[in-house]
Amino acid sequence: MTSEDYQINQINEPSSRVPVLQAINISFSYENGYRVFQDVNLEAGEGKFVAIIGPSGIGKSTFLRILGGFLKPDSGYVKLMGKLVLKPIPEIALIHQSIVTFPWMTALENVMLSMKSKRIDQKTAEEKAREALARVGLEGFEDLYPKEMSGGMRQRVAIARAFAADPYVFLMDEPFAHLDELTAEGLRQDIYNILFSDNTLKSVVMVSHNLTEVLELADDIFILNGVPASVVGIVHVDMPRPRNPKTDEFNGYLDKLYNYLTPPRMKK
Ligand SMILES: Nc1ncnc2c1ncn2[C@@H]1O[C@H](COP(=O)(O)OP(=O)(O)OP(=O)(O)O)[C@@H](O)[C@H]1O
Repeated sequence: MTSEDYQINQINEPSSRVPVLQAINISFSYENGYRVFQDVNLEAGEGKFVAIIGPSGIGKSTFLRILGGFLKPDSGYVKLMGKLVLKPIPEIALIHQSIVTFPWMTALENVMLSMKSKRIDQKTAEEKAREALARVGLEGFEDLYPKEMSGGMRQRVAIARAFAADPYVFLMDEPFAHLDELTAEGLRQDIYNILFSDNTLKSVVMVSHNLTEVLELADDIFILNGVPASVVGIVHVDMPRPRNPKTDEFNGYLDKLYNYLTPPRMKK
């Protein structure tokens, strides 16, 4: 581990600032007894794009669901700005791997859906939805139905829908996985600016198996490995954006991530 990495145990040390999202000593087993995590710690600071990587099946999606309050850990807890997260809350938005838009609704109606449970009048809801669509680059496309949109546009609608609920944190599970490579590249180039274009969104946690994508986007990368999984490394990425994957520096980071991932580590 080099000076660019955090020491894993530093995450438990007292800090004067409260992190936006924090997972503390999370252990979790599925009902069938399969123990997925042992004492996992993760921290997402203000303005930070955090990525979680790890071998296939290690528990990345499961961890994101724990962070969002959708699954309850056996021990440990999740905190949003110092407060316990005990169930799904509007302040934490989960964007799924598969792009979820309702085919019978326009882009605008799909986004307005996220405000249905809030007591917002129709006019304000529509204004907010239009703003959210503009933020993701879909101004002028409000009346299109999903079948009239590309996969990339549909994913932008899903992101706009999450924005319209005014969350503090986005949890994104492989957000580019179901897009063709060109579309994924376009969205990848835009996403950082879309997410942090104003300071309403405080942190992003993304799960991905694509190490290049992770290095293009993330400030901090948490590497899960082992059975049960724990955090085997935290890499802080100190490269200006936009990042060029064709540089030696970028490749140096890639090598570092590969070293943490291979071979998958087994715990006794
Ligand atoms: N409902 C469930 N009951 C029991 N085991 C489960 C359940 N859901 C997932 N698992 C198991 O838990 C482990 C972690 O799954 P998870 O989907 O979180 O991994 P992942 O790292 O996101 O995988 P991938 O990279 O392939 O998407 C896997 O071994 C999976 O088979």
